[in-house]
Amino acid sequence: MTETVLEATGLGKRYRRRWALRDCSLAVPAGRVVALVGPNGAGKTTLLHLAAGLLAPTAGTVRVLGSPAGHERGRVAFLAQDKPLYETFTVADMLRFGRRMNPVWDDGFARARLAGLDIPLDHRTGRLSGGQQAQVALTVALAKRPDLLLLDEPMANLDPLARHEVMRDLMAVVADTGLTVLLSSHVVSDLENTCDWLVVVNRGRVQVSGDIEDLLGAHHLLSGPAELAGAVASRLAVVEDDRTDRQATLLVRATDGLPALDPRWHVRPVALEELVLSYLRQPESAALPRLVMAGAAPTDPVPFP
Ligand SMILES: Nc1ncnc2c1ncn2[C@@H]1O[C@H](COP(=O)(O)OP(=O)(O)OP(=O)(O)O)[C@@H](O)[C@H]1O
Repeated sequence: MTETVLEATGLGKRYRRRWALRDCSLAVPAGRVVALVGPNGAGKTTLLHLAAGLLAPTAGTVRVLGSPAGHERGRVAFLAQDKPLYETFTVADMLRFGRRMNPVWDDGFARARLAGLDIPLDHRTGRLSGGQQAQVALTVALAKRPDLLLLDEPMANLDPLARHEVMRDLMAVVADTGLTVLLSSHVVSDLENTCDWLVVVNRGRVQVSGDIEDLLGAHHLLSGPAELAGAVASRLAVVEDDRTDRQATLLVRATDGLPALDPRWHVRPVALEELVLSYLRQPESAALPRLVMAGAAPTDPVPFP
């Protein structure tokens, strides 16, 4: 049985008259590493805060580990965008603080991890490099031994090498423990080889949610004569249609496999970044599996075709 770790149904959050997140329905299975991507102001942080139980929904529900967010039976660790380190604390102080604040705390793990990263315990966190600060904050979050780890742009301000190291270390922990990770980022290429589930948020709406391999398998880029485009659009879901007078480039979604097409079409697979960018450029397009929540009717205004 696949346990659902995070389940949102019609979830929305409004600040005054403006919706930061609206009509969000998704379900993330356990053990996944979820890439939460979207442009600035899309609603990523809002979704993470709702999942962490730090914000109350204006509409709908969000359940985490089987209970309403904030009341879950398992453990959730949330690492905020501005790293929650006290700059005057030494690294050792941060560990002591973590031990005192958390009913479950794996001090041996934290110390071993920091030693492996050559991060001295007696240094003030404010004096560490951005990469080291990110690693300390991640260590504190992981030492809580969470079932779900929520990371809001953990790699912001890190150089490419440090980003790679943080992701590699995170993946090692995931492989060891099987925890579920939901991490937001602007940099899709950082997530390409590490995440296996994609959630795209755009203008407060969830546009895409699904297994990355399935999504890449279901999408294709077709290029060919513009006069053939209409026939394709009548048979397949066209996510993006980029046309000149003579040439058309279509990103199509064919969940049940690509049907036989006119041989003048050139077909190639799509890369993750291309897929994300296409959806972001086309806010009206969506790829959301039909969600069937426990005890509820199927809810999804925009199912897979
Ligand atoms: N406390 C708040 N009060 C009013 N509006 C807010 C508040 N927090 C967020 N918003 C608004 O909600 C929308 C979504 O913001 P959110 O921070 O969730 O986006 P984001 O995708 O995390 O953006 P970024 O990538 O820039 O961090 C934005 O329009 C933002 O201005």
